[in-house]
Amino acid sequence: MANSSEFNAELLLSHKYPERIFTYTERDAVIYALGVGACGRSAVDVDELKLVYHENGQQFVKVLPTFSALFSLKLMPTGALELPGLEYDPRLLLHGQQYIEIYKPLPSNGSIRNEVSLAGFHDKGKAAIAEIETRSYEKESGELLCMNRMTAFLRGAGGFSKSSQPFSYSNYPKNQVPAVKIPKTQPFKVFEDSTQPSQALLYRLSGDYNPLHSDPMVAKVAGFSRPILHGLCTLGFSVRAIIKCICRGDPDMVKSISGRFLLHVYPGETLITEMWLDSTRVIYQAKVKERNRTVLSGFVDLNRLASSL
Ligand SMILES: CCC/C=C/C(=O)SCCNC(=O)CCNC(=O)[C@H](O)C(C)(C)COP(=O)([O-])OP(=O)([O-])OC[C@H]1O[C@@H](n2cnc3c(N)ncnc32)[C@H](O)[C@@H]1OP(=O)([O-])[O-]
Repeated sequence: MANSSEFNAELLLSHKYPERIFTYTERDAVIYALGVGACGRSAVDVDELKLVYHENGQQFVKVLPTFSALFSLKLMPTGALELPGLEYDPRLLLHGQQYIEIYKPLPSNGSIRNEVSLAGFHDKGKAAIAEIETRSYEKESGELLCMNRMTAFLRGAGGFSKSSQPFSYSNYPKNQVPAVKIPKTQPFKVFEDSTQPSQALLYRLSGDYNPLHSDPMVAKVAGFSRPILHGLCTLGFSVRAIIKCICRGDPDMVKSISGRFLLHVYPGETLITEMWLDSTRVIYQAKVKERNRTVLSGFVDLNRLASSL
């Protein structure tokens, strides 16, 4: 547990993160789609072939909205997060939540300018929570494409507050917080998908090389029996399931995405995504079939509903 003398709030809150440029090609978008399981059940999947191939002569591949979470990857090249003013062990860092807003369909290639800032920081006693926001602009047009807010759960780094009131800072609206109430009714749709034992090894080629997902020794130090799946890979599987089952395969229908990682997933496990429709909001949760445990829950807001629903 961190102690209060090791924490410097002023240093942390005044820290300026440098702008980051993220450049990608269609090949990156396709490798990402394969990494989150696109066409994993069928290589001619009518809803997903467009994500990995120029189907029917289409000019560009379609890009999944969760691909935008990669734009800020350079922020943590080895899995550590720059948090001046706080001492913490990066090996104990877990991805806690992800919130995404999409303002324009993602292009199949491009150069993206990313403005990064600290959106929140909280003392939870046994852990600290850091929320990092990335606003991503198309470099050429200057247009705002999307916003990602990533929550890192820093195990063992809490308990640093100087007053009896736990330190808590955030600068965004409360309705963007991903805690959702899962309905008691039967889900509207359910989608089952297998991750492969090699899933994290494939997903990491999208640029997240944190050894927690590939190195057995690093995974052990972090408290796991073997390397675990990237949280964003699990989120990618669930959002892809929602696009398939509710958006009839059209990724451009997604307006915003929210997810909280509740438990780790081991590559090779089966993910069952359950979905409930509430107007244009899809509430979802993902379970690991083998352990019957919920690993992710959240919501996806859509621009509209598919006419055939
Ligand atoms: C980051 C980039 C690097 C990527 C790495 C990965 O992909 S790693 C792979 C992907 N990631 C994973 O595999 C991680 C999977 N998730 C887990 O293992 C666990 O959920 C946990 C260890 C994150 C927290 O469990 P726990 O039993 O220690 O927590 P608790 O229930 O006792 O609550 C304590 C406080 O924290 C709050 N809070 C709770 N959960 C979250 C959350 N997710 N998020 C945010 N906040 C959360 C909760 O509201 C409460 O605050 P309150 O209400 O008192 O003010």
